[in-house]
Amino acid sequence: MNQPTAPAADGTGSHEPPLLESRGLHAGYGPASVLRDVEIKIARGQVVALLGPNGAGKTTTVHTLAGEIKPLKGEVLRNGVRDTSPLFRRARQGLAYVGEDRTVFMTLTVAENLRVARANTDHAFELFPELKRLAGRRTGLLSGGEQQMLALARVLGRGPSVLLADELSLGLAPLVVDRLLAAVRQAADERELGVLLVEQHVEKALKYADYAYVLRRGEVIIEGSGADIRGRLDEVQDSYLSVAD
Ligand SMILES: Nc1ncnc2c1ncn2[C@@H]1O[C@H](COP(=O)(O)OP(=O)(O)OP(=O)(O)O)[C@@H](O)[C@H]1O
Repeated sequence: MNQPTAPAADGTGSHEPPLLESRGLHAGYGPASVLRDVEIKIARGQVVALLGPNGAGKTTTVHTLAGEIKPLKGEVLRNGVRDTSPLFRRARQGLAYVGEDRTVFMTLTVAENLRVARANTDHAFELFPELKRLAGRRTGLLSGGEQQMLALARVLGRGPSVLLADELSLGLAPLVVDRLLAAVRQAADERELGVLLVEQHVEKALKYADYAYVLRRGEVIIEGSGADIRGRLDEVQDSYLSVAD
């Protein structure tokens, strides 16, 4: 569907720089790099899937884009400008992260959880109407899926410009996975959120993504529009096999 640059709002064909981008990125946990020359772009209103087998470097990519890991080589750019700031500063400037760990306070109610996160409750309930009827319920009594919806609602309710979502659907039922991904898609379409989606559910991720990258051993080996990659599923599945070769 979309290339990873946003079309100009005025439709003149000019382009704005991506919200978040890596260029020639090498990064890892010591002197040896896990990532090799990773180039990823996330544009306004775009859902970008980051796929690949275990150990391919997806989380390392997310942490480097978030500012938690410093690049060994290459750079991360926000809105076309090189960014070397740490995560807390990027977070203040609209970068949001959500992972499998479901950051919610179990003893607080749903509404209290949204309030302490300084999330806009109306906006959060717009994306997740099912949470509205649970507003007064203690979070510890919610299902795992509802807790993850709340974790995502806390983050999206703050109106970030970019969301890095690392396996937010891990261990959840297929219907819940669809629900979470649909909400992310809705935020991208209605709020111009740019999203990087690390997902183990390849076909589901491709259903919601505009663009996708497949990482293998720290390198992008396949990329293309969601529709393009959906048509190359065999190739993607092969990349998940024989990683140890
Ligand atoms: N804290 C760390 N210290 C050293 N090596 C690490 C660390 N975290 C990850 N690695 C290594 O970096 C490589 C990439 O890991 P990463 O977690 O980025 O992959 P991934 O694609 O997210 O995998 P998964 O799908 O299993 O979460 C792996 O070889 C992993 O063992």
